[in-house]
Amino acid sequence: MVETRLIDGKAFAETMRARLKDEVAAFVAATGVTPGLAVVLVGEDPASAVYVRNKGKQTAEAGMTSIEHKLPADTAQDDVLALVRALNADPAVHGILVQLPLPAHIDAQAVLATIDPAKDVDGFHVVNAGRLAVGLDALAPCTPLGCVMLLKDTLGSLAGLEAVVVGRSNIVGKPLAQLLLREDCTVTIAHSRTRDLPGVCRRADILIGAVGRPEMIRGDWIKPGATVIDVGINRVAGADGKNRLVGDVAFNEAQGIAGAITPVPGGVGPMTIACLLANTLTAARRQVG
Ligand SMILES: Nc1nc2c(c(=O)[nH]1)N[C@@H](CN(C=O)c1ccc(C(=O)N[C@@H](CCC(=O)O)C(=O)O)cc1)CN2
Ligand SMILES: [Mg+2]
Repeated sequence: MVETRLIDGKAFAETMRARLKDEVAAFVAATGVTPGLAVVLVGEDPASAVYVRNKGKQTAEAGMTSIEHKLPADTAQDDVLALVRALNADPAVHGILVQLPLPAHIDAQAVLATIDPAKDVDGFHVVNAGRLAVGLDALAPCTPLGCVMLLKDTLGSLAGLEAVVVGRSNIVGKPLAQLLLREDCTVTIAHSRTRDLPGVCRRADILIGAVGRPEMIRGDWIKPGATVIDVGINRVAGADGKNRLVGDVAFNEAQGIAGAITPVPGGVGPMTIACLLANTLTAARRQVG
């Protein structure tokens, strides 16, 4: 039985946002330019609306300009593309983010491909994905960046550690694997078709759940002492009939086995927006510098 340490992403993100606020103030004083982040929301997905509201609020709190574009769910793809092109051309906008998921009639890849890679603060454009993969400076996706920051804060150097990422999405699994490679981890990406998934997970010094399946990763899949990062945010009905949030890892079962674990909520989630603010300042520095 090991004592499982809780990784407090909420507190880490708060500290990071306070530091960013000072860095933004110094940038504004030095350049006379206020970094601007434009967020595009298409449709009325309630969770997306909350994330967009929080992004706007935290952008303003950090001393940057928040520009929100809320479009109806039936907006034509061409109109979304036209808005993105206008934001690309707007010198007051240093970062552009299109909230995902988009309504089904819109080709998300076409929209992401239209964002100027220099303003792509989500790091989803193929130019940024490619730059990350070949080891060039890139705007990297926010959730994976947040995971690596929490890991380095918990473990120090990650070099030589065996990392297993469960999930192969473009927004978390694949870029996270690239970032962990940069830290000299030995990286495995596992997924729904992986043979003996529990056995693969048991090899991990660092185990990351990013599949979007509530509590799929069980306690006995975790190597004793491993550091567990739970990216899942799943809404499930509780015994009282109310919805509650759970991760991709069976949190209670991990107690006494994992060396450290992120909770859901309060783990990786808050890091996503803190890293978005950091990417926006980075993008502004590159455009203004
Ligand atoms: N364009 C993007 N779309 C989406 C991204 C993204 O990074 N870029 N990620 C997710 C949603 N997301 C930000 O957009 C996000 C998700 C969760 C949180 C967060 O703070 N979660 C809290 C719980 C909040 C809740 O009650 O739902 C936590 O984990 O503590 C922030 C941002 C998909 N779309
Ligand atoms: Mg689609």
